[in-house]
Amino acid sequence: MTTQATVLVTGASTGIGATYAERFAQRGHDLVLVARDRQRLEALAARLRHEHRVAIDVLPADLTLQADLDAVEARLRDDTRIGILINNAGMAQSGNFMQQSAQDIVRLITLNISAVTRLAAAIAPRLADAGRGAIVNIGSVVGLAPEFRMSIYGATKAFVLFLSQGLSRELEPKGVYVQAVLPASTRTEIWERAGIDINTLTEVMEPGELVDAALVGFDRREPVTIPPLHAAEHWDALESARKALLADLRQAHAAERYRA
Ligand SMILES: NC(=O)C1=CN([C@@H]2O[C@H](COP(=O)(O)OP(=O)(O)OC[C@H]3O[C@@H](n4cnc5c(N)ncnc54)[C@H](OP(=O)(O)O)[C@@H]3O)[C@@H](O)[C@H]2O)C=CC1
Ligand SMILES: N[C@@H](C=O)C(=O)O
Repeated sequence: MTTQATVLVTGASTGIGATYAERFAQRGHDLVLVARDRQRLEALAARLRHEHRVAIDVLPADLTLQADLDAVEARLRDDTRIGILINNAGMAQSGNFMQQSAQDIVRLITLNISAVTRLAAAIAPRLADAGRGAIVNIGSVVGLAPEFRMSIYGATKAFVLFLSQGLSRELEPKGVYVQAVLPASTRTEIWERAGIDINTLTEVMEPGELVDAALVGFDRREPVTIPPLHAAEHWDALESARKALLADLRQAHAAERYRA
């Protein structure tokens, strides 16, 4: 039994989530693993229990289904051992906006926005009351890039970034750390699941390197961690420009350029 916080990881059956599970097990944390594929979760749990002697619960759930999401929310709300949420489960899209069916749109938004938000909302009050804990939301650089023409997926990831920055301002004073992690192309199944050939990508990061970098940001309590961004000053400049824009708003009258 560890004295460290238990970590609940969504999307833990493969890819970035499975890597987070391994890294936190290596750090001695007990785990709760959430995804739809029970068999893959059980196999990962068995290996990590054996290798790292930590307690691991498997909680199969389809986060697009109300009853399953309710169950994971309840676990986050009621299990006081859980002090870290890795809000990772997500899916991507292929094709342009007009090629997305209504079902595609609902599934993308339900998993990438509704589930992420509801799980954060489930754990946040308890962490704030305790004055400690962390919520890690996995966004994407695509959320900064309308040029990529993954308009709905990118919009869901822009939402995750904004949500994380807002929660960081609301919860950091209460002792709760909120981190947005923005990967770029990373070698996981998300591409095949979205019907995209990963071999068409020019550069791809391995999930181990991605998560190790994200955990450096986590350990530094960095609010926004962008492992593939080598020139950090670009993010700093973007944030400065955003704040300058806000400071320059004069809401009483329209700008001169808009006056007839
Ligand atoms: N790979 C990349 O290039 C990038 C990924 N990201 C983000 O990283 C996160 C992880 O993605 P990644 O590891 O690459 O993708 P994978 O497709 O490899 O893994 C996705 C994980 O989410 C789970 N999942 C998918 N749908 C559901 C669902 N309906 N309910 C519950 N769990 C579900 C899958 O498990 P199961 O099928 O068992 O349910 C799996 O464990 C996502 O949020 C993604 O947007 C961001 C930028 C780049
Ligand atoms: N998941 C990837 C796109 O499909 C990404 O976010 O880069």
